This record gives sequence, structure tokens and C-alpha cells, in this order.
Amino acid sequence: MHCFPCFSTPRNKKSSSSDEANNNEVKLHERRQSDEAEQSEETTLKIFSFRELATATKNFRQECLLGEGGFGRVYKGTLKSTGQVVAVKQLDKHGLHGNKEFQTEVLSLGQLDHPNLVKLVGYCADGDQRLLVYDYISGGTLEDNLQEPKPNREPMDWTMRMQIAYGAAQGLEYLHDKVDPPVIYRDLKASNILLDDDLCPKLCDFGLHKLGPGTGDKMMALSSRVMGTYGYSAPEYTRGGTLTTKSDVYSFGVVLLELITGRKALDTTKPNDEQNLVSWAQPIFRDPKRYPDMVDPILKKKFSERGLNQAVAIASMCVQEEPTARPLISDVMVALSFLSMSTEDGIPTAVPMLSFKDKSMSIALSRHDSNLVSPTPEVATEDDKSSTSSDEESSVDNEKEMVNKKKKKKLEEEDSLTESDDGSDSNSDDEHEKDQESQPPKPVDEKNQAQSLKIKYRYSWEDVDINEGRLSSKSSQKSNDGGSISSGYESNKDHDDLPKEKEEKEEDHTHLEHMQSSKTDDSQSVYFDDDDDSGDDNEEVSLHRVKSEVEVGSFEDDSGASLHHTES
Ligand SMILES: Nc1ncnc2c1ncn2[C@@H]1O[C@H](COP(=O)(O)OP(=O)(O)OP(=O)(O)O)[C@@H](O)[C@H]1O
Repeated sequence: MHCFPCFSTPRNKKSSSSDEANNNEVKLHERRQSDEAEQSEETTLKIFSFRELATATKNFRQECLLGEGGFGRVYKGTLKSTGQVVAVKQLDKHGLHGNKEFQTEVLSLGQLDHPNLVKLVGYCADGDQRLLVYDYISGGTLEDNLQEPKPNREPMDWTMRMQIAYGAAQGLEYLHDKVDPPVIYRDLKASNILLDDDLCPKLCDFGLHKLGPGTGDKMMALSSRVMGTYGYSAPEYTRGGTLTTKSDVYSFGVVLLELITGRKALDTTKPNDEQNLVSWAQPIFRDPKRYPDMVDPILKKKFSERGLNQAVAIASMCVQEEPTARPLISDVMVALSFLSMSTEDGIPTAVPMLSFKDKSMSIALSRHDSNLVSPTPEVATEDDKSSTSSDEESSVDNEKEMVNKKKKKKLEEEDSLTESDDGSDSNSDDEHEKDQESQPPKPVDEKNQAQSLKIKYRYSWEDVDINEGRLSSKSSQKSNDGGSISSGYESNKDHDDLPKEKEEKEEDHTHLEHMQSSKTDDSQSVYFDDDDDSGDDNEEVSLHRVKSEVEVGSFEDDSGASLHHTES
């Protein structure tokens, strides 16, 4: 986080001569210059004059107006110097901040860099004008794409929707877990998710609250900003309570529901009991048979029912009333990384184990469907842990077929290695599952510190390859290095990384299996497992993965949200 240095000469020290005063001024000027040079070295933000931006936007002409939000008007422009197309946000004057305060905030925003965030290109603080210049994102908002799809564009299919959810989760996870101090989005909604030409989601409008009008003013917070996002705001926020990262998770859940249902978060054209999406969905959450009825009819039933069940389960967890019961966005992201690979014909055969950090994720799932609670714990072993190390040298081949063959061969080799390492045979997983099934289910204990979610499904390698390019992100890579999340699987990684796999035949359906585990174990795991031995998909590869985690630190955000970092 940047702060402009304070330049103050001690008030009690009076210069005895004008020479001394001059000297001081020169020194002060030099220091200021060198500090400013340092600042600009650390940021790539460009400083624009008002005239440059006026030229870029044809003098802020109406035809360049993209829209108007809570912070001011946004214009499309073209920078004369580079030809870059940009979105210029002219902040409302009544929210004006001092130059220094503005620059401090803007410089910290300029530090944020993630493929799923709209990039701040530069700013202008000229006289009383305050403007922010962003990359222009050409595909429109998620809201527009869902509600008013362009005539020349196919409606977004199920997989695309899950990919958008996954990308948005990655952007949010970056803000929550990778930025220090964490950035609470505050206003996540479908109209703040922009899509590029490839439908890759980019979050915009983050971190602006300190620049907006009425900062710190509760009245303001309860008026336009919250009213404007009604339907997305977490209940604790609309009640005027504390904002935490879990409030963002709630909003994310609403967006996920919009993707699933094609409905708006708030739609006053609908009958009273259907106007608020979450209120409408709540009773359906309790009745999985009704899940297919909530899906956007435009999809014409082209989705995997198992993928749908999982997506609805995640959404229902996110929109829980109680903030602490909502999952961490990193857990949501991990779960969505798999759903985003699903196809309408079936879902992944891969079965890596994924660790969830936040117990609320698994507790919420068990509430969601008590049938998903499984009796015995799965414990990650040292062998499992070591087998998750990434293979940095794995190659990326443009020829999809070649890659698939290569990966499959390697998986077979690794499989035989893993088997010989731990002395287990290829049937051990099946036997383990049978053991679990033979035990009576235990009720979920909310005080239980360790519960596991078992998510079973399948995918084809081809799907993975198709998705890899789009889904890759710095955030995921950082998580491998820095270990701030413990994802057992990241879609942008080469699948050669996956450690313990076996080839199996699959039944073409998926379910979530929520397992209660040891009360003394604080860690939780998600198991993406293959379902059973039946089926006829000879070519599919089934993967099984365990990843354990070690907590290396935790800190609190300014709103009191405790964020944990884990290392795998
Ligand atoms: N970087 C950008 N590229 C393309 N269009 C953008 C960009 N940023 C904003 N817009 C568009 O400008 C319009 C106004 O955006 P803005 O974010 O100010 O308001 P909003 O999202 O409509 O409302 P709110 O302030 O309540 O979030 C929207 O239609 C938005 O899609």
C-alpha cells in the first residue's frame, strides 16, 4: 500500500536567515522529487491531464457515455498518445477528496493486478477534477449478457456460466487472500462483472468506496450505494452492520444464482414472492428434486444434473444468513474450478482431493443435504501430501490430442509409482468407500472442527485442455508458490501435476458427498472422486488426490474478518 510521504518542516525551528530558509526549500524540493520518482517507479499508473482525457472522450460527449453509476459517469475514450481504448470514470465532485488522499488511494488500486480484475491504467487529479482510467472491456456486463444477450451471440451455455463464476471467484479470491490488507469488494454484482470478447470475466469498481461520495457517512452508505445493490447485499450489511469478506461471498452467491437461473437478483416485474432471487431460491434449496426447475430455461435442459446439484449447493452455502456459515471464497473457487470443466454430457472424471480451510463450507453443505453426510473421516497422508507437488517441467502442447495421450501415459506411470510407494493396490479406494458406506451416518455436529465434503464427478481431458487457457490466472499460480490457499487442483496447471490417479469406468452422474470427520482435526478436505465402477467410458481417466494443509498464519482485515493462510 502506498502512502505519499509527509513533508513537514518542524514548526518550532525558525531559520535565522533567509539563506537557511532557501536551503531548506531546495532540499525539500529535491526530496520531494526523489520521492515522487520512487513512487512512479513502483507504479505503472499513468497520470493524465484533464485535457488529454477530454480529447480522448471527445469532450465527454454523450455518444461516448457508457453509463452512470454510484461514483459518477463512465465514458469510452481513445488515448491520443497510444491509441488505447479506455473507460474513463469521472468521479462525482461532491465526493471530492484532497489530492493527496485521492492519489494515495489510487496508487494502491494501481497495485492490484489480476486477469479477472479490470486494470486501472491511470488517473487524473487536475484542479477539482478526479478521473480514473481503466482498460476498456468490450463484451458488456454479465448482467446484460444474461438478461439481454446480443442477437448475434449464442446464449451462454452451462459450462460457460460455470467458467464465468470460476473466473469471478478467482478475482475475488485475489482481493480477499492475495492482497494485504484484503480488499472487501462491497458491491459485487452482475453489472460489475465485465466480460471481454472471450467472455472472460473481469471485476470492476472494486476498492472505490474510499473515493466515493460520503465516505464514512453511514447515511450515504445506507442510501444509494446499498439501495443500488439491493438483492446482492448481505443481510448484515443492509442492516447497517459490519462488512466483511463474507459479505462479498454472499454477493458472489447471488451472482452464481443468477448464472444458474438466468434471473435477476431483484426483479420487480415478477410476482411478489419471486422478486428477490435469494428468497425465491431458499425453499428450492431444500428440495433437490426441484433444482432442474430453477435452471435458466434458455439452456433447454442442456446441463449435467450432477453439476447443477453442486452449483446450487455452493450458491446456497454462499447466501446463508449467518456470515460465519458462508464459505471462504478460496473454497468456493476450488469447488468451481471443477464445475467449470463440466459439460452438458457429464462432468469430470478427475478426482483430486481438495482442502477446504473454512469449516462453514462443509457445515453448510451438510445442512443443505443431510444425505450427503458420510460417517468416516478421510485423512491426508504424508504420501498423499508429497504427491501433490507440482511438476514445473510439464509441457504444454498445442496439439490437443498429443497432450491428452502424453498426460494419460504419465498418469498411468505415476499411478503405478504411487501404488508401489504406499503399498496400496488399485482397489484400495473402492474398498475404502465400501467401508464408509457400511457405517451408519452420523448427525452433523456444528461444533465439529473438521468435516469433509466429498464431491464426485467426472470430466474428459479434452475439456480440461480447452479450459486451461481461459482459466489460468496469476492468483492460482501464486497460491502454489505462496501457499495461501490449499487447492488440491488448479485448472491452469498442467494435469501432469496430479498425483494419484487410476483409470476407471464411470457412471454418468455426480453427487456431493459430505463427510463428517475426526473432531480433533482442524483441516477439512473436499474429495473430488469418481462415483463407482460402472459405466462404459473407457477413455476416461479417474484421479484421486489428497492434500493436507498446514496453517502458517492468519490475520484480520479491517472489518474484523479473520483470514487464514495455509500452506500445502
Ligand atoms: N472498464 C470498463 N469497460 C467498459 N465498460 C465499462 C467499464 N467500466 C464501467 N463500464 C460501464 O460503464 C457503465 C457505468 O459503470 P459504473 O461501474 O460506474 O456503474 P454501474 O456498475 O452501472 O453502477 P454502480 O456504480 O452502482 O456499480 C456500466 O454500463 C459499465 O458496464
